[in-house]
Amino acid sequence: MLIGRKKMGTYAVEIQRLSIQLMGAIVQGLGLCPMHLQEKLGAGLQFMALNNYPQGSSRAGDTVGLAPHSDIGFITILLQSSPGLEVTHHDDGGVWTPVPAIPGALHVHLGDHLEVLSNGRLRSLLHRAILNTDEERISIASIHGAAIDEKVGCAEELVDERHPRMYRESSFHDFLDFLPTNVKAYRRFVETLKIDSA
Ligand SMILES: O=C(O)CCC(=O)C(=O)O
Ligand SMILES: [Fe+2]
Repeated sequence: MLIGRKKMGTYAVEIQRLSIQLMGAIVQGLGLCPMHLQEKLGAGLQFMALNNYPQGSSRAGDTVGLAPHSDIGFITILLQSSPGLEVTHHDDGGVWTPVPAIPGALHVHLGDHLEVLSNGRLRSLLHRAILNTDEERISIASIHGAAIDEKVGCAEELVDERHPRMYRESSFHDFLDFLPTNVKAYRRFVETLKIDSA
């Protein structure tokens, strides 16, 4: 499948617009002032991954195309050409749930920096991609976060005596520095930011 450069550009702009709307609603839902993210997201980073997976063999069972991980950033908006994306909840013992591929539907999940910003009220989502045994598969993941060197910490409004600060602040750059150290036993980046895990 060929995606024209112009179409991709339009898609990127529209998805960025959508991410700001969604983040506005999320920030409001957390009881934070909408201005809170205006500066962070307005001048923020949009990172797009265009993933192309080969067709999987039906004899091999579930072949992992992209290993389990959570995304950095606040939210990820993802479009998939066919089924393959799977998610797991933190407390269900590693059971993977497939995300249906509904034509034209966008899948949205939360990233590590939203978990930090919300001081743990929201959790980032562990997900992976399985090879589709019927066809080659394409997904476009658009990750929306703060600028590369901008430190993201817990929102002050969400820190009090009953809710002590749970995470150290970090930037996207810090995440990139962490990546090469996270090869053998995978940990969500956000786990390494927990103040009591230092
Ligand atoms: O291919 C998928 O469905 C997942 C892609 C993904 O998780 C990513 O690019 O971060
Ligand atoms: Fe991802």
